[in-house]
Amino acid sequence: MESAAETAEAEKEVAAEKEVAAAGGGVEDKYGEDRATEELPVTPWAFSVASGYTLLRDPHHNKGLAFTERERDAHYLRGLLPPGVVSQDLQVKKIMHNLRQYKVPLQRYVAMMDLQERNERLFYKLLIDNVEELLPVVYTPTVGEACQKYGSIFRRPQGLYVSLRDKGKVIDVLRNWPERNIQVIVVTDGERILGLGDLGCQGMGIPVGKLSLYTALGGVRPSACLPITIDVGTNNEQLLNDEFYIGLRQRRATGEEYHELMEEFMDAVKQIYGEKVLIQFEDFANHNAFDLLAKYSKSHLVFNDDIQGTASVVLAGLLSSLKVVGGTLAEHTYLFLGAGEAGTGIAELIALEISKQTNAPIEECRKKVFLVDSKGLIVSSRKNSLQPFKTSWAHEREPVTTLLDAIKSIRPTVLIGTSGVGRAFTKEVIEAMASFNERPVIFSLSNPTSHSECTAEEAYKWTQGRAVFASGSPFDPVEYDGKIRVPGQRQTMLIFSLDLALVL
Ligand SMILES: NC(=O)C1=CN([C@@H]2O[C@H](COP(=O)(O)OP(=O)(O)OC[C@H]3O[C@@H](n4cnc5c(N)ncnc54)[C@H](OP(=O)(O)O)[C@@H]3O)[C@@H](O)[C@H]2O)C=CC1
Ligand SMILES: CC(=O)C(=O)O
Ligand SMILES: [Mg+2]
Repeated sequence: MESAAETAEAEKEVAAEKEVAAAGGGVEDKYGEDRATEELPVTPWAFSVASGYTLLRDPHHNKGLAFTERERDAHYLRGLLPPGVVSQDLQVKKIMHNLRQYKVPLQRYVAMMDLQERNERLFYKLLIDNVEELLPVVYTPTVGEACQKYGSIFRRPQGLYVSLRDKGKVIDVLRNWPERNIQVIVVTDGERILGLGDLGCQGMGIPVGKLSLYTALGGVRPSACLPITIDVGTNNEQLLNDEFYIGLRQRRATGEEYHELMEEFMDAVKQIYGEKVLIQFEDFANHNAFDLLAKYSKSHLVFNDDIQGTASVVLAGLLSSLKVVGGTLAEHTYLFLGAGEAGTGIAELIALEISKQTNAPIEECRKKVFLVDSKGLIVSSRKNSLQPFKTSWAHEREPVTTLLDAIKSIRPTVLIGTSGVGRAFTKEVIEAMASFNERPVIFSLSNPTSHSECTAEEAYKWTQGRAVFASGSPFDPVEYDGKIRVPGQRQTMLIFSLDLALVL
């Protein structure tokens, strides 16, 4: 029997350990995911409870050196760890120190992925505590390079791969995923990865990265998130000839073959995870993206981040910009370079909002918005050859082939880049915007950084510091004329976190 003094001593130890765990815990265990590491009775013979050696290799429950003395006893960890107990805060400090030693961004990415596969709690604590520094590592721009080199850096598989080979048994593939209580799926077919084009199966970095933002910024528990890549082949010759390529080595399936696989996948998702699972389409090429969204919004809870997420975040950015440049949404004129998912998605939401604010018919409101694609300004004389999602933007105007000429003829107050074409906002383009706007609004949204239509520095320098600038990938603050200007980042991740503040 324990004496009263021993009992009091044991209680003190439990309280102290709870304090250490709380202080170093960071991420609140709202969903009871941490239960394997709490003082619940552990049955070492039970198959489903990770303990001992297995627990240290279970990323969902592993805490590494942060396991307390009591946890080490309770979970058969004695001897499997060096004796030192290190708080989670100290673990974060050490890893940040190590990450900062890497000069190559991709090395940081690989180190972050290793951590996610080793100690998920620490990964999210690190990400949440150092969000500004680490977002460019787990997401754009570094994730773009990671996808390009995914075959070479691939260590442990992340997410779920559904390929053409699985036709007829997609449901069995989904059943192989260990979690059942899924709330969000981010799915890509890898055909338009950021502005980098077709990266086939290697696009997996995108759903994995986006879902880590769902958790870090939106608070969705990691086990409720499922990243999926649909592999229907790739038309990227370089990948097809790359010995390290990890996907199907064939050209992309199209038409019926493609849609049959998508249909089977969408049915299987609903069957296994129910009606309420959110399916986020990400980085599909526009010839599939609009159709998939239209088709499945009737039967599933779907969201296309590139069309809808971008539109919401950019509209929020524009509303914030108005506080600086003045006027209402309806009093501005908008010109886009790029008339795909992002461009037409944003354009439509601007028109809808103007219509809501002014009670004018949407067709009238669309006349405030102009789009340039790879063939020039979208005008009515091109109507017969336009893709369906562009036709409502075909205004009665003379054809114009270059962006500069479109700017001169339309005199927009807002210029938005959604073309995926790096440095398309040349000095002449930005100077033209600055020649008739006191505060030109310039959003250069294409990702990754190398595909941004201009840099923050260029936008400020070529407008003598007058531009109201935001980008898709982050840029460092710029000093111009003795003043520090902090560019905004218009990223759809802000939609997940519902943090729509524009930093000006
Ligand atoms: N910041 C953010 O949150 C987001 C950023 N993006 C970025 O936006 C970019 C575009 O994405 P998305 O809209 O989905 O892609 P799409 O492929 O759907 O659209 C690209 C558009 O750019 C046009 N384009 C291509 N080259 C040129 C050129 N040389 N001159 C003029 N127009 C050109 C295309 O013209 P055509 O139609 O004639 O082929 C097309 O209209 C990507 O870089 C992506 O990373 C996307 C979503 C969110
Ligand atoms: C941010 C994003 O979704 C994209 O660039 O595709
Ligand atoms: Mg995207």
